Parts: sequence; structure tokens; C-alpha cells
Amino acid sequence: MKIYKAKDYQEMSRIAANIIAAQVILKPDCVLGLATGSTPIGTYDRLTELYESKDLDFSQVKTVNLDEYKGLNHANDQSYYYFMHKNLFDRVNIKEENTNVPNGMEPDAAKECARYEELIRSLGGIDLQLLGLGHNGHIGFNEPCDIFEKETHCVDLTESTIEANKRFFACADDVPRQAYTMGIGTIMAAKKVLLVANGEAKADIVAKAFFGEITPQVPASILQLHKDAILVCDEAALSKRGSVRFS
Ligand SMILES: N[C@@H]1[C@@H](O)[C@H](O)[C@@H](COP(=O)(O)O)O[C@@H]1O
Repeated sequence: MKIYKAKDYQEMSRIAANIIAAQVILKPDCVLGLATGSTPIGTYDRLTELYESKDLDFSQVKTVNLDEYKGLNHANDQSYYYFMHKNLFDRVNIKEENTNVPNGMEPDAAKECARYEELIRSLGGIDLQLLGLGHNGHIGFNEPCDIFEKETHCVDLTESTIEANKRFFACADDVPRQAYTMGIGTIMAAKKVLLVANGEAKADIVAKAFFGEITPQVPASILQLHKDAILVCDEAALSKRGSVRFS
């Protein structure tokens, strides 16, 4: 795992965007796996700037998003479909038909998860998967669990995730209780993974996930086994890396 320590959020976002830009330049028709949450917003801003300065072209890029809340439609401003359009897709020259987000309005979970997994396969897999990090170590919506879930599946969100994400909703009761998410196997099959984390509030989980034991109780910890994983954090998020012992 390669680790880049940025001095602050802006620098973290620039480094992450440059890594994604390099992927797009080297393979213009690449498949990017994308993430939501507040952390990657700066990365999407920087990618937009690179597009506006004509240094980046998204016309052949295809995307697959990690996850989506079950039951939220495209027009809902808390859906990840809406987030991606607002923060990236509507700002660059990506083609709508080349973008993919799990369909939160499909009530048949087995059907939607199988469709999404097959879609990723039919695109030839993911070249670069961008990830944020949940406070409990989740990636996508793979919550702490007894096993690493392999494929796209429907999850019951944990109370801590509902609590963390309620800031975006009018109240905790409005936060959906379930979501569709790529599995850990889907994420690990990406050729390259790029995780961004910033701020002191992420320091404990960064230390546990990347400098501690590999366990499904901390889903992101499995990235330690990925052959091309890059971690880009600011100083604050890396500030507790010494506090976890290697076993
Ligand atoms: N499903 C998303 C994750 O993909 C994201 O990584 C996490 C962290 O969000 P933030 O970056 O806002 O801390 O939030 C959500 O739960």
C-alpha cells in the first residue's frame, strides 16, 4: 500500500485528482469506480478544474458508483445519483449513458445486485476505484461484519452510519435504513484502489484500518492486501498511525 501524506484537505484532493487524471490520460476509455461522501468533493472539484482547463477529457470515460440508498429516487437530493451529477457528471463532458449508479428504486434487491455486478463485469472490471472511509471502517456501504461480503448486495445500515449521515437529512428518521453496495470482492477486483481520508475525526479509524489487524470488523482493512492500493490522507487523518500495534 502506498501512502501519501498531504498537508491539508486541498492538497489531499489535488493529489487524488492527479492520480485519477493520470489514469484517464493513460487510458481514455477507462472504467472509474466512484465514491460519495464529503471527502471526495474536493477531488471532484479539482477534476472539474482540469476539465475546464482542457487538461482532461471525460468523453470516453465510464463510471460505476460504489453504492446507493435503497428507496431514494434520482430527484432526491440525498441520493448518490443526485450527488454525482451535482459534484461531477454535470460539470464535465462525461456521457450520461456511460455513468452508472445502483438503482435505489429497484425493490427487488437480488435482481438489482445481480444486474449491477454483471454490468461491472461487462465493462471489463474497474480500472481505478476511488473510496472514502466510514467512521466505523466501512467502504462503500460494507459495514463491519463477520465476513467480507463478496459481491454487490443489500445492506442494513448500522446505527453509527445512520448517525454519521443524518447531518445530510432533515432528521435521523429520514435516513434510509438500507443501501445497495458493491461488495468487498467487487472493490478488491479493481486494478487500482485510491482511498481518501481527512481530518482528525478519521485518525483512529485510519490507524486501525491500515496499520492494524485485517478483519471484516474493519472492512477497509482488507485493502492492505490489495496489490495496487493508494492511501491519500491529510496530516490529521494520519496522526494516530503510531498508536496501533502490529500483531
Ligand atoms: N457510503 C458512503 C461512503 O462511501 C463514504 O466513504 C462514507 C464517508 O463519508 P465522509 O466522506 O462524508 O466522511 O459515507 C457514506 O457512508
